[in-house]
Amino acid sequence: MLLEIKNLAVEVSGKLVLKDINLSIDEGETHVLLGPNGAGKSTLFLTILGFPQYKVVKGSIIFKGQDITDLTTDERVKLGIGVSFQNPPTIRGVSVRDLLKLESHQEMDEELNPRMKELAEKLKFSDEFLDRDVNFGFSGGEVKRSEILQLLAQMPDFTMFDEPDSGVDIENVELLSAEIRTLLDKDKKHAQRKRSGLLITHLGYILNFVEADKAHVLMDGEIACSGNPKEILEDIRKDGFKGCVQCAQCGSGC
Ligand SMILES: Nc1ncnc2c1ncn2[C@@H]1O[C@H](COP(=O)(O)OP(=O)(O)OP(=O)(O)O)[C@@H](O)[C@H]1O
Repeated sequence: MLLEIKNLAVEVSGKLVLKDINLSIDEGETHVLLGPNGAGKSTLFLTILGFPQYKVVKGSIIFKGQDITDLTTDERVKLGIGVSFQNPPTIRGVSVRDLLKLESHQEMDEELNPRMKELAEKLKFSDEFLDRDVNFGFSGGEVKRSEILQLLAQMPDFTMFDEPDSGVDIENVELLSAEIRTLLDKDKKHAQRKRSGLLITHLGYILNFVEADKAHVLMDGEIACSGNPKEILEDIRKDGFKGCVQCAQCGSGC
């Protein structure tokens, strides 16, 4: 198992946001996290990434067989965990180009390597754009494309995507999806996939381009049900999230 979350409870600013999360993601698998606003989806991501304000009060996070619950964010990133944020911070004084060099382990005085140059062009970033401060004055679509470009520099073994399709036009969703597929080894045969991921989506539009193996519905800090992504989305479209509460209360037989 690549990632195992066991009985995880998390407090943020003294509030218990995640209550008892159990989740396992195998090598080569892509899972989806669904759930109403405020259920705790982003909190789960930031806890996996090890942000200090997300306090684990119970349970553990195991990655590649190692207990990472007490590791720093930096240590987790080095182990191969990456994230594309919903609203990433602006970094004044640091250009996209410099951040890409840092993430792809290049020296600052070197030219950006040809692979990254090619990827930047593919994601529609001009040479001048790469000299802009990270996320400063970027449009919504530019922020999302820049997040994916940075992940391509890192090529993490496990990547979390927080609503990669929100606020993105159809052409950009297609462009981003192609690179998300690369990050998740989607263009390889199932048995040959090594990279894994967890995607937050509200409307499920991205799943038309990036297929997922399993979906989980997070409700009020707990996973209410798990199963086939298309079926679960269809159920939510028909009955809303209340159907997931019933599913959690009496199992799939009700
Ligand atoms: N730093 C914080 N301080 C106080 N409360 C917080 C903090 N971060 C998250 N919360 C609370 O935790 C709950 C879960 O928030 P979270 O952002 O994880 O939900 P979400 O499922 O990602 O929601 P959405 O779908 O709206 O993005 C919310 O009630 C939120 O207000």
